[in-house]
Amino acid sequence: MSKGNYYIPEPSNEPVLTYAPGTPEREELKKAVKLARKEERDIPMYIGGKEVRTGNKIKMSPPYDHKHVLGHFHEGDASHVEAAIKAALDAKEAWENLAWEQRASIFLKAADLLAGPYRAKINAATMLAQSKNAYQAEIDAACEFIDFLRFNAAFMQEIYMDQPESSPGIWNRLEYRPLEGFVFAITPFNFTAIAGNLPASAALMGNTVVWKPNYSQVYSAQVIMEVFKEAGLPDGVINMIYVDGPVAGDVVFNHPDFAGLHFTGSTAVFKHLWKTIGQNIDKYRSYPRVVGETGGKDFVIAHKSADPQEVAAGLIRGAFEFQGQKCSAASRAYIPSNIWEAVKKQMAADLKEISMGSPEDFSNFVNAVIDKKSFDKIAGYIDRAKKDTDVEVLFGGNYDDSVGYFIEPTVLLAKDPKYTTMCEEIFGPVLTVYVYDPEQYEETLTLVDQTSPYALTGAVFSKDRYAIELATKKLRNAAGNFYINDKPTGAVVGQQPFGGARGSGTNDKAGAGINLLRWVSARTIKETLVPPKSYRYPFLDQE
Ligand SMILES: NC(=O)c1ccc[n+]([C@@H]2O[C@H](COP(=O)([O-])OP(=O)(O)OC[C@H]3O[C@@H](n4cnc5c(N)ncnc54)[C@H](O)[C@@H]3O)[C@@H](O)[C@H]2O)c1
Ligand SMILES: N[C@@H](CCC=O)C(=O)O
Repeated sequence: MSKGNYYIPEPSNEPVLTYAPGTPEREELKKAVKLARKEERDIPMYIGGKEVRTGNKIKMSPPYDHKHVLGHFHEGDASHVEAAIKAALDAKEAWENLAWEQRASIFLKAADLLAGPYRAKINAATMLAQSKNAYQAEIDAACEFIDFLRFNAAFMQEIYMDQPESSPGIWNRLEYRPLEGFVFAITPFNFTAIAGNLPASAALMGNTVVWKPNYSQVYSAQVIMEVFKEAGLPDGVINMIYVDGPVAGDVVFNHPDFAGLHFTGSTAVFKHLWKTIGQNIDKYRSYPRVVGETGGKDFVIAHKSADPQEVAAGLIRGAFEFQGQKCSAASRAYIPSNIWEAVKKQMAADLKEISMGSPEDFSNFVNAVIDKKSFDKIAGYIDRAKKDTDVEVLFGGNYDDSVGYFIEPTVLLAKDPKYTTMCEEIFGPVLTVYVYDPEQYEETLTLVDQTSPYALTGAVFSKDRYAIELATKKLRNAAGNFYINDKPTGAVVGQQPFGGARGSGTNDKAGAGINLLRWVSARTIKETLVPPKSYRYPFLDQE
């Protein structure tokens, strides 16, 4: 059959809907939330296209209303991990031989389903299960996820089009083969888009996948599987299992066909997985691709020339949107003393206005943190700060888990720039501020660079171009995503490829071609058009 050279439609970012009063999207989302709250979902695993129910049911509840039951999911064991691997390997040959435009079309259809008929459903699921307000759900579960799917299809095409030079008489080609074996995707609770993207990006490049979501995200993960199925994803290409991490890891990391890990989550877990893979290296057919985006201790540094209102707005949104549970969240700030009083005053006014509560009430900016374990960990940091003499609780500091896991947006003022909360990832609504001497800007940049093992995101606020240039240079390795006069969160696919280095991960930039390259193994093909018929060099014949 003759074919043309096909081109993926030029992607552009999905517009963010406002959910303002009176808009149709607000009404639709409210209805979807109400409906989801009423029905008790019974969520199976998906292995080889089959729904698998084990009877070992785990309860799902909204973090902001933990007595309410959203439904149950069926937990599996090692046998389900084995079954998921087998299903992925069985589906592999047909999937990797399917024409690339057919694979792309499935994921482009999934994007359109999310943009249209599934938008309210996936946003509602993300609000209920992960406790995001409507805006935070929209930028994640709808827009970022849609963008991942559409942009990745275009990046895949760019990769395939990247071909080598050919001298006269030969034709060189690069074939971007999927990895030999299966890919294991392990995803975090905090972004529905990341959960969907990690298995989908590897599958788009022709791999088959075993996907283990975080238990706190299973509720919205199931909607992702529904969308993929409706989009026509063949059985066995993505197999979703709910199995305890170490149990799943024990089967996967001992399997000879394990070909790649696509991980997002905490640094400690990733390091543990990397070590396990390293120890098992002789068991594998190939060197597995290990991609991990992990924790952060993201900074904001203001220069003495910065506008205090802009700094305060960047800090409030950067630190407290989604309760600080973004890997990119501003969690340590360095403010020069000449603008500190003005920044503090603005933050005090903003924090007074911010309301906290259920995301079902759209007027709440801050909602609950994900679960009891996280609540206790964050409360522990706040309690210690209340006692420690090196730090003062400036704003917030209260918490209450009687109805949901609510923690007030909290600002600590550290006397010691290396106080614990300036160094460790808390993953909650806690920002620590250190006030510095405005004449010590360069020394403070060194402090920023050397304070934490992470290097994910960071921001500088300044009106002085020399100060911006200095920060950009001195903090070159302190953040994989560096922002000038902006908060350090909210990267947009296709605009700010996302990822960090040092303790923050392998920096394989989600939402970029760099990431997709990790899911292929290129084969170089050289074809000589008219092969020589003699071994002799031409000059030998001239003697
Ligand atoms: N850099 C990024 O792009 C990025 C994005 C989102 C989240 N994060 C990070 O993720 C963390 C929050 O997410 P989380 O609480 O879901 O992280 P987590 O590390 O607790 O869990 C991540 C995933 O790993 C699984 N897991 C845990 N132990 C395992 C084991 N021994 N073997 C196999 N799997 C195991 C979990 O079940 C989950 O699916 C934060 O540290 C945050 O900074 C990073
Ligand atoms: N990409 C998101 C963060 C993802 C991590 O949690 C941002 O840029 O805020």
